Amino acid sequence: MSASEVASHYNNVRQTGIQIRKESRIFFMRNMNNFVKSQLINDAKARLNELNIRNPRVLDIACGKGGDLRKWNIAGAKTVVMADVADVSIQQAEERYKQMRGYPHNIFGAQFIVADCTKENLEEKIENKEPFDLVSCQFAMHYSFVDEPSARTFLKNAVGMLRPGGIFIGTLPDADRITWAVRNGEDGKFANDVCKITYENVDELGEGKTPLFGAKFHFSLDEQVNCPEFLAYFPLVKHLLEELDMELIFVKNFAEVIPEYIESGRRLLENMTGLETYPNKNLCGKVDEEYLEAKEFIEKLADGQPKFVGTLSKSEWEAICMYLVFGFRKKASQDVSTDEPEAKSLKSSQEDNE
Ligand SMILES: C[S@@+](CC[C@H](N)C(=O)[O-])C[C@H]1O[C@@H](n2cnc3c(N)ncnc32)[C@H](O)[C@@H]1O
Repeated sequence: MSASEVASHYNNVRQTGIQIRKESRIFFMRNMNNFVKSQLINDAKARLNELNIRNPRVLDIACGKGGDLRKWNIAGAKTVVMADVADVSIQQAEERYKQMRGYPHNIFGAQFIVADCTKENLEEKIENKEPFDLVSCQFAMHYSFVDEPSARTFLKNAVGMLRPGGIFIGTLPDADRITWAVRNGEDGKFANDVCKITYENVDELGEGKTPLFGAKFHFSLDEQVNCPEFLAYFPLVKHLLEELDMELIFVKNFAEVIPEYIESGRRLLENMTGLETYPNKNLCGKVDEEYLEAKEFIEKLADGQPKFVGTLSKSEWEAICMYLVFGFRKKASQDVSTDEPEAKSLKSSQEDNE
C-alpha cells in the first residue's frame, strides 16, 4: 500500500454532519478518542509550562482534516504546521481554520502542507524554520511502518525540528493488543459489534514470526473499511526514536490512561459526551451483553444514590483498547533558550515510564 493509495482513501472519506455522527454506533467511542487526544495535549502543555513555554509552536503531522485545530486553539498555540499526504483533507483542514479565524479573538498562525512524510523532507516545505515545541501525531504513525526507510523518514520528519526539551505525543494501534486479539481469534480475525480486525498473512502470526515492518492488518470500524495498516511494535518505535535523540516519557494503553484522564478531566469529558448514560431507552448497543458491567455497577449502588452510570458499550471499549498513547521528549543538549525569560533547566531523565 503506497502513500498515494492512503491519500486517495482518506481523500474519499465522506465528511459527515453532526446528526449522522450522533446516530453512529460509535458516537461515544469517537468522542472518547477526542477526549483522550485533548487530555494528551493538556498533559504536554503542562510539561511545556514547566519550561515556561506558554504558547507552543506545534507540528500536527498526518493531521487529516484538521480535527485537532480547535484543540490547538484551546492549547494557546502560537503557530501550527499541519501536514498530511491527502490533499483533499488538507484543503478541508485549511477551510476549517479559515472559519475559525472568525472567532472573536486572535487565532494562531498556520501553514498547511501536502506531503508524503514517509518520502519527502518536510523541513524543506516549512516556511518558518523555528524549531517546534510540540509535535503531535494522532492515529497515523503506524502507516509508515510499511517498511524501514518509510518509518525512519516519517519519524525524522516528526521530531527532526523539535527543540531540545520539546515534546512528541501521539496515539497508535497497540501492536501487542492487536496481535493478542487476532492470535486468539479464528483465521487471524477479531470481530465484535463495532470493529473487525484481520491480520493479512496468518502464517506470520506464530511466535517470533511477525515482521518488524510490513506487518499488515485491516481495521474496520463501524463498517467503515480502513485502508491497510501496519503494526508498529512499540519497543521498535522507542528504539528508532531514541536514535533521533528522543527519550520516552510514558506509554500507556487506552485502558490504563482513560481512567486517569477521567479523574483529572471529568467536566471536559461531560462536555465532550465521551460516555453513554446507562440505563437509557436508546442505548447504542442493542444487546444486554454490551452493558453487563454497567448493570452490575448500578446494582451495587447504595439505596438513595442515583441509579445511573456513564459507560461505553463492551464492543466500543474493546475497540478503543486497541490503541495506546505515548509521550517522548527531545533530549536536552547543553543550554536551552526559550523565547520566554527564566526558562527552567531541562530534566533529561525518564519520567512516568511504564
Ligand atoms: C486515521 S487518520 C488521522 C487523522 C488525524 N491525525 C486525526 O487524529 O484525526 C490518518 C492520517 O494519516 C495520514 N497519512 C498516512 N500516511 C501518511 C504519510 N505518508 N504522510 C502524511 N500523512 C499520512 C492520512 O492521510 C490520514 O489523514
